[in-house]
Amino acid sequence: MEHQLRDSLKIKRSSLSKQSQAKKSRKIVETVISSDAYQHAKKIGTYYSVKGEADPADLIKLSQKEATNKTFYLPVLSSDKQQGLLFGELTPNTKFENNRFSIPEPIFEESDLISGEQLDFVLVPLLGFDKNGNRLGMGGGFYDRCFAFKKSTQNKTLLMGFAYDFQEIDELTPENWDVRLDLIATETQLIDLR
Ligand SMILES: Nc1nc2c(c(=O)[nH]1)N(C=O)[C@@H](CNc1ccc(C(=O)N[C@@H](CCC(=O)O)C(=O)O)cc1)CN2
Ligand SMILES: Nc1ncnc2c1ncn2[C@@H]1O[C@H](COP(=O)(O)OP(=O)(O)OP(=O)(O)O)[C@@H](O)[C@H]1O
Repeated sequence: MEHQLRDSLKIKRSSLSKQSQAKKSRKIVETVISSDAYQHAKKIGTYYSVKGEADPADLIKLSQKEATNKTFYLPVLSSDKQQGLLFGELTPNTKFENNRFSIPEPIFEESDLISGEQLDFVLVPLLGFDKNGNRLGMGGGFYDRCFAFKKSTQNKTLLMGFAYDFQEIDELTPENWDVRLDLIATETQLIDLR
């Protein structure tokens, strides 16, 4: 069931033209910028878009122009499976290397990476989402592991799904390890579940 849903969402996502991907992504970025959660955030996790994923890259361009005191971080697969992901700071000098899923990630010593808890705000890639903030991801459980602390502690890290409208699906049945999104940005809506 979930397997079929994942496959059909992957096909939809990757069959977008480059043009409509760029146009939609720009609108989603505008939604993100309009949110107070983003405005107040200093340390921001984002991701390197692949395979037709909605692309948050313009957010960095727009923010850097305004010389705001925001710092952006990209995910790096942790060598510790339980931890899932760590984050490395994005600077003009950052070098990249493809990880085992062929997603470019910044090259860092693991000791220079930070954990998800240290971020204020994170844009989360996804295949599908529902109105309750449940997320269908790539199936690696990376974000669930990295942000599992949100289930037990009061932490200010906010998770925002960055998604195309067509990725909204009927209610997903969450598993007990799933970490819910606090917010979702699409081309036409800002969903706030806090
Ligand atoms: N751009 C981006 N970066 C990201 C994620 C993401 O979804 N998008 N992740 C979100 O978690 C993490 C990587 N997770 C991933 C999990 C599975 C696959 C994947 O392609 N799986 C293959 C089959 C599995 C395999 O090769 O072992 C597939 O689905 O075909 C890719 C990324 C961290 N970085
Ligand atoms: N906190 C956790 N501790 C241990 N295992 C976990 C945890 N969270 C998720 N997992 C494991 O990860 C696997 C994948 O989970 P799931 O299908 O929810 O991933 P996903 O959210 O779609 O993936 P991703 O975050 O990588 O996009 C599950 O089989 C689950 O057992």
